[in-house]
Amino acid sequence: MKKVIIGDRIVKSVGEGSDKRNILDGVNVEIKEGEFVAVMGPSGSGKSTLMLALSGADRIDGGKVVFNGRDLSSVGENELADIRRTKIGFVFQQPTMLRNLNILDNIILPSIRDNRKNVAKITEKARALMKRTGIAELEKRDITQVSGGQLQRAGLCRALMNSPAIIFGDEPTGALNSKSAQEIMELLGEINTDGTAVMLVTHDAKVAARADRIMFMRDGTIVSDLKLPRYDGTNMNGRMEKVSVKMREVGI
Ligand SMILES: Nc1ncnc2c1ncn2[C@@H]1O[C@H](COP(=O)(O)OP(=O)(O)OP(=O)(O)O)[C@@H](O)[C@H]1O
Repeated sequence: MKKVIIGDRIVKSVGEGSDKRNILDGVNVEIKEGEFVAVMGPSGSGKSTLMLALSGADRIDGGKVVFNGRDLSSVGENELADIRRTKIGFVFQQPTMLRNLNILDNIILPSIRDNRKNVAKITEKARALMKRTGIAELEKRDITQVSGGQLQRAGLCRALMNSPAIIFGDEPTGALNSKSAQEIMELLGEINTDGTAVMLVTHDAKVAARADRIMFMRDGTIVSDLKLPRYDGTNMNGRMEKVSVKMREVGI
């Protein structure tokens, strides 16, 4: 299967002189088209840093990241920003949205910035996504007038506006109650089934258990990899048990 992202001996360092240290220390990663990958590891092990490196949001200090066949280190700032805007979706624990815009306008804003001519088409797509994620009736609401789960759905709509090849999520369910978290995971699962690769950073075994593969990090390296059968809606308890056993094994 085609690879969406290849990370080859990625090094990211911080600090200067004798304080310099590698927070990513030669990480190798491959994410295939349509794959669902989770990243787990203790706090400070480098999960978010890895996500930022793979998504081209952060420059790396060694190795390379290849996205859809393009080596990101050879890509200029403008093209890199373009790839991030049009090929990659992000969802974070708390979606950053503008307070003076309603939900619909927040969803369409990044796409309109790129393409002012097609506002009608962009709005149509946003409405279709809002319908799909169950927030169609909230388009005129202010971002302070919706629940955390509804706001996260809006964040998901915004991430999907450009039909990205991959969605990166950093604890996307971390601030939600368990029902909303489950609903967001179901939506991410559907999006993945439709062919979008998903990479989630999470501390939650239940979230990770939905993945095809879990990478376990420690001190800036991947120390273990757990493959699970493709999720078909069954045996969640068995999957979670496998994740928990592995977490204990790698000391999380
Ligand atoms: N800009 C920076 N300058 C210095 N140190 C940094 C910087 N960014 C991250 N770090 C350090 O790099 C390490 C990895 O951070 P990172 O946020 O990737 O960890 P994480 O596994 O995502 O943690 P958490 O689970 O707590 O979110 C940590 O020790 C962190 O303090």
